[in-house]
Amino acid sequence: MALLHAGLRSALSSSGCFQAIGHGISSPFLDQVRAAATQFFALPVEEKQKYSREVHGGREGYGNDVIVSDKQVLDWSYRLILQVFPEDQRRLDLWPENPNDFGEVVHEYATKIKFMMGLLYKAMAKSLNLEENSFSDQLLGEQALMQARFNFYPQCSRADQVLGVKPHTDRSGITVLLQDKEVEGLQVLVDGKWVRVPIVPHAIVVNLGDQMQIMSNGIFKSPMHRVVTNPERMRLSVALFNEPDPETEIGPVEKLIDETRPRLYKNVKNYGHINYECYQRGEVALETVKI
Ligand SMILES: O=C(O)CCC(=O)C(=O)O
Ligand SMILES: [Fe+2]
Repeated sequence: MALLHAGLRSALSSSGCFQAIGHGISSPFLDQVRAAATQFFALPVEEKQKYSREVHGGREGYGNDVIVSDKQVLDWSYRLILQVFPEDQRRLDLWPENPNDFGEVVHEYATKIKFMMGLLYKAMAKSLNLEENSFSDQLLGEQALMQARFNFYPQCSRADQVLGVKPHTDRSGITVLLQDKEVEGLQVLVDGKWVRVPIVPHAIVVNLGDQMQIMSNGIFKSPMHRVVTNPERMRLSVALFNEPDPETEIGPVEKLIDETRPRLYKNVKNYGHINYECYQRGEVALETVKI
């Protein structure tokens, strides 16, 4: 266990991400999740438009990038965004009915991943010699949010010039990402260089988000990452983002603040909103909550 915690701490303080194996979720089930997403994106446009963000308003649903400025460079991707937890906040009118097991599969997958996130938060706390609930109490409480983002990247003839997703950090506590089984695309910035995240069979990518960087007082890193496009093949990924409910205040855990490591961040509520406002103004959200 000590070795595991040391490894976790070192991965999260350097690259901010790792690939989890031995997570207990079977490969056939992961394939079912990919298949549900693939089948949805393969539907005719008119069918997908029924779930369109533009038709229904708000940030959930199907569509491309939200356009916030004329200077914005758009991502080469289609997305379906759904709030999965808390369950009573689901906008079921936006949940695809086709394939007909879509809702069931997503519910089961998100439930399993939520459990895994709980274990991860505990292991992360222990790796820093903290009480095991130091992160999960705030990040994974009853009303914690879990958003699912299904990403579909069509093939792109100008792959050398066009990105599937622009460089960004996730606003979450942690993000769990199921990659395409055959087509790579995700890259993480490590020491100023873009490093590709390889496809590891059965593995799930765990990416630290800004809110864990804040809570760990900067010890853990929320990595800058991007997605490149592919000239020949489309790519699919399924990301689950966990964050606290907007009313819960988060901030650096007291035990991680001392003379050698002064408090780096203010306490904040609703970081998701701060992050979105910053994105619209072209600012880096984490910078604005620094002390
Ligand atoms: O498609 C991927 O591999 C990553 C997507 C991503 O970074 C995101 O949705 O925030
Ligand atoms: Fe991301």
